[in-house]
Amino acid sequence: MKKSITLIAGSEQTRSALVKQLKEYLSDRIFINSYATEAGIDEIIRDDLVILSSEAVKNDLLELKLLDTTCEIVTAQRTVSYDFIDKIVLLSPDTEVLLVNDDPESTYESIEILKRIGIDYLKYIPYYPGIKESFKKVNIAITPGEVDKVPGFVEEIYDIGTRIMDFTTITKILSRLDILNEKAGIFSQKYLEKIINVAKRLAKSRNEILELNNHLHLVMDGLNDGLLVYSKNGNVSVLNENLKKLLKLGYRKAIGKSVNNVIYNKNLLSFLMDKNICEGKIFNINGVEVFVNKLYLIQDDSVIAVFKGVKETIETNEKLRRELINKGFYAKYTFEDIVGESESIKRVKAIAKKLAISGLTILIEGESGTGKELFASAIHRESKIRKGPFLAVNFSALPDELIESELFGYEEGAFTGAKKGGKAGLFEQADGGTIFLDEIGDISLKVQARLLRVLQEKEVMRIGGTEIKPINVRIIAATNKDLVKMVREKKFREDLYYRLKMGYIQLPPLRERKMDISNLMDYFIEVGTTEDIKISHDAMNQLLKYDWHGNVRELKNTLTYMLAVREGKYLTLKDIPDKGFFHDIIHNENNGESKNIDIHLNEEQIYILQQIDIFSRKGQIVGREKLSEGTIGTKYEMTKYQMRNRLEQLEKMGLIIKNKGKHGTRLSPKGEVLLKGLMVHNGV
Ligand SMILES: Nc1ncnc2c1ncn2[C@@H]1O[C@H](COP(=O)(O)OP(=O)(O)OP(=O)(O)O)[C@@H](O)[C@H]1O
Repeated sequence: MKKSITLIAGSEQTRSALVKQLKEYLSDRIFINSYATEAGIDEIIRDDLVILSSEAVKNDLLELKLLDTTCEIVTAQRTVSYDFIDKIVLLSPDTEVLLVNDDPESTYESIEILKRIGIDYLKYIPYYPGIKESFKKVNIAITPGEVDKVPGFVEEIYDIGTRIMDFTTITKILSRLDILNEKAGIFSQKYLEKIINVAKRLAKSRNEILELNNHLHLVMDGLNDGLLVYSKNGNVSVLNENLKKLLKLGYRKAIGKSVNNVIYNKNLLSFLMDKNICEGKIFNINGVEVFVNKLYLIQDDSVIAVFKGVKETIETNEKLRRELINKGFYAKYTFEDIVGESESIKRVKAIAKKLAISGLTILIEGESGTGKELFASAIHRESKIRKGPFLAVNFSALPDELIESELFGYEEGAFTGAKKGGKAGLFEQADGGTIFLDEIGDISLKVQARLLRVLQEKEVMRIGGTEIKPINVRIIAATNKDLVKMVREKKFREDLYYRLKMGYIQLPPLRERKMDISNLMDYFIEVGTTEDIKISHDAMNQLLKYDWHGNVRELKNTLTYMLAVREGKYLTLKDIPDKGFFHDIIHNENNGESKNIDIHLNEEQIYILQQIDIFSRKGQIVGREKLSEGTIGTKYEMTKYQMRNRLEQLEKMGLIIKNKGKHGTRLSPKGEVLLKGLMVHNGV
């Protein structure tokens, strides 16, 4: 026999939605009657099964005595329809929305349902016709099919459709009609289908969003400008690649962080966070001058900061830097790269920083390897002309004629071999920057005179030229020689000495600040290897015993050696090089003989000294015959008579001791010191 059921809803809209839902699960064998109370009911409702859309409808019917309570009655539990759920799940967390329904109960119930099914991250504001309480006027509304009740100020309406009967209600109905078993399969399949469809739609929208996002990023990264978007409390939501480069953020995450975690420039920070500043400004960010503009997005209370032309500026800067690096015109080190916690180095650093800003000409004195070049570079980087070039010239490496032409340049035809069109000297090239004159004690009196002119007049004239060019170059000079002694001996011009020594820095030798050794070792390990290498106590104690006459450079060389020969992750005693490696041992053996032997040898003389050294070490007797034989086939080939002359010269210089007979010729202590020094300097 055909069964019959009756469904009663409050409104016509709900009635039709629930009938539609029932028809999905019930076959034609079941006849469905339906009513809406708003249209009025004039007969007592009785049927095989009566379904009421809500408790409110039930109460109405009972009050009007229109319900036969002896029949089977199911009062529906309602939920939101999955068909519309994806519309709202993409709203961002904390979005304020008006939840609009026809009366207070159904409004609060809808909010509860949405929260229960997981959409609990929105800020719901209840709204229904005739609401008495005050409510916030936001421009988004969600309504379960009550679009006509949404107030006029709302701009975006999400209609999630009339609430339908939930899973348990449908099961109850099927069971009361005795068709649950028969319909269970199709029922769960339909439910699943709906959920899968929602998931599919969500995945599609997610993909679309991701695509859009990628596209947006491409556009943002392709811009010439740097872009930063942040909320009024400083939370970053967009920071494009250009800006990342400018801020040197590397792989650090910026999105979601606070602005002050990505921008350290205090002026820029206060510019960004101060609502009262509207006009754009120029900032110097990591050495790059950039114009920054702000735009307020009133809609979502956030700010867009545009860093104008960043990409182009960074590219030009990088190109310039590359060119400078290629030419060696770039100051590599800053004060941060100068390691040392000893009082003496800290004091020198503090003075150097002050002198850096002063713009004065500076003379740096210090033994070889104490970091004179390092300081010169750091001073330049700290100075007001840090953006200008930094040129380092080492006089000890250049012959006198070359020094002149390199420093001051020359005009075409100034001398044989002079380039066509002439050449700008280093002073001209360093214009607007710093020139570092290393080993200033090595320049001839002639070059000293020319240099003095540059210092006094602040202008240069090329060799063979007539035109005088004004130049604006800061000079930092360095020496490991005793310039005062040289002035006394008339080897260095007194006027030049005082011109150079406007600012003065004396670098302490490493043996006077041994507490820095450990920090320096750690630093060199850190920059020298990516591995986690430690140094044993014994080894460190041993290293602290040395006098380090080659200073930091010698320490660095020693560490490089130890890293090369080490076996594990520990540098140990056995990794420390043999005595011969160290400068100080030579000094000790030499009984404190002059710390700098001022002798210049040619290649041939050095070769002879080396040969004598090699033979003596093997315990062989060295004479002029043996030495001349040894030169056969080398570029120093010479007869024994020629060799005798050379040996006589070396003897006069006090570098060898010539003995007759079984002792033969050997190096003097001075010769040994000189040779070892040369070998250490050449990295042998
Ligand atoms: N305090 C320091 N911290 C880190 N590295 C240092 C320090 N001092 C010196 N060095 C390193 O030691 C080496 C020698 O330094 P630098 O060339 O500046 O010495 P120098 O006094 O100019 O030597 P020379 O007189 O022989 O030219 C460099 O590799 C430098 O980087």
